Amino acid sequence: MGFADIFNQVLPGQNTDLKQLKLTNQHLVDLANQNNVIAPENFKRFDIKHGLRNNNGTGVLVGITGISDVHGYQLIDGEKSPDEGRLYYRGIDLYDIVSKNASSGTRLFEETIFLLLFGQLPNPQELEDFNNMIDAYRQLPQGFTENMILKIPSQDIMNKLQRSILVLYSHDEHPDELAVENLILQCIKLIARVPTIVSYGYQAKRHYFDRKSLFIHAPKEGVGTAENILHMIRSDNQYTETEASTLDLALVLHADHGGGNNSAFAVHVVSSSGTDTYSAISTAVGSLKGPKHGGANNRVRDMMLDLNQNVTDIGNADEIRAYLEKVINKEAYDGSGLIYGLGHAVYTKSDPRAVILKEKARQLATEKGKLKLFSLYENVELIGIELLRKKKGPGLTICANVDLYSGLVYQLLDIPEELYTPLFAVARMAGWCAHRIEQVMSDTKIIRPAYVCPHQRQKYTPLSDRK
Ligand SMILES: CC(=O)SCCNC(=O)CCNC(=O)[C@H](O)C(C)(C)COP(=O)(O)OP(=O)(O)OC[C@H]1O[C@@H](n2cnc3c(N)ncnc32)[C@H](O)[C@@H]1OP(=O)(O)O
Ligand SMILES: O=C([O-])CC(=O)C(=O)O
Repeated sequence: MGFADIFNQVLPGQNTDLKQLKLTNQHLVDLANQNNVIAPENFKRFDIKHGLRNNNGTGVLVGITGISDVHGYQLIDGEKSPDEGRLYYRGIDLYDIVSKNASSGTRLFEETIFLLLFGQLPNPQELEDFNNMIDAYRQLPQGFTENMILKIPSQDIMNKLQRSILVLYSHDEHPDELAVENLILQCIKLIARVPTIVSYGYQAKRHYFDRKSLFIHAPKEGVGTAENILHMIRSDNQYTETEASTLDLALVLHADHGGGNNSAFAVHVVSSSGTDTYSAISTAVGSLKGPKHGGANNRVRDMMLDLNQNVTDIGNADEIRAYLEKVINKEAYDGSGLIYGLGHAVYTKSDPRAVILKEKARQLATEKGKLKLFSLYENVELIGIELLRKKKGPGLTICANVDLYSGLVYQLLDIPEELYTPLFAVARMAGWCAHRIEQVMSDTKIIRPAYVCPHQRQKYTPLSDRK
């Protein structure tokens, strides 16, 4: 079989069975295995800061940001010493933001967006003007829902969102203009429209892939992002105050996480080339979708379902331990060896968002008589941490991350699982946009680290001389 035959077999591949694909392309798979795998010892040999981490496990310092600060450990004599996690938005402790907001109703998220974008809390007039501005931009451009969302539906709403953001470039009269007034407008429009795109993307998925009735509810004026999402995703538009305030809280908790997290860093890297806002923000969506980043909230849910099928009683700690041991040994769930929802690149003893979401989940589970489900998650947290410490050594201090309990909170609010990661994106739009504006306004140096090439040089062989 020639290369063209092989290649043609790949092209129509939409429904191609992966094993079959591998068999028919074995030659290419062999070549890829032979020439594309960097031997792990090379990272040590060339003193590579693998994953941009220093030898003591801390992140390599590559930038400055005033937007938020993630505290997960202390440095004592150059060594990483575990500490309780803290997250600060523009210097304000997240614990304070979520506990001292008595008058914000279900629009604390909008207040948080203002804080992240403009560096200070809005006064009442500023907040009212800002809320009005967001309300005015929630509608999608003329024809966008029909042409972009309904005509080309996707099983995956993150994929739909990423493509939609790129298409919004064509609806902008000044897409490449980098003046700050234009960046702000682009960002506010994106922040306002993404909840609508995600909600309609969900409705389209439900209709075209799950064969359910199609509901396209126009956004509601005078209410915030959380209420709008519940209004647009529910067939009957109905939601309770508790549901709206809990979703609002979840959006606040997910709004930003410093400059080094994979998606925000992607925004900094891509923006540093001088490209447009839509390119930079859609890149971040692609990053967040990954299961080691925001996509972990969906993997947690899947893993729990898989666990459920592999134990006789989800309340039995011994069975949970046996299942998680298999997960770590790559013998169960997705074979990655990862217990999703545990571990973090910065946090050690605790992730403040997981602490808050866990309590919220416990409260909702108690109200709804679902404490057994809550206990399953708590057992996965406690037993998973114990097993990972046993495997990696007691030097590893690890905790539940934001993605362990967020999905459970959404499940208890009757929010469908297809929306877990997209809701993370709705919230993180605030942070991405703030990082985009900060990067363009303060740093003109293109980000360009170095890679070493371990291969020996070789001569070009003319085609006629190749076997
Ligand atoms: C919004 C967010 O992005 S939060 C993170 C969401 N992601 C997940 O929940 C996926 C599961 N967790 C993980 O994969 C990791 O903990 C990450 C990607 C979040 C962080 O990874 P790292 O920065 O490499 O963490 P860290 O340096 O503390 O890891 C130490 C070791 O423990 C392993 N480890 C960490 N967490 C886990 C986990 N949940 N399951 C299995 N092994 C783990 C790492 O792979 C690493 O192993 P290695 O030394 O053999 O390479
Ligand atoms: O900071 C990170 O590495 C991951 C992240 O975005 C988060 O935890 O919210």
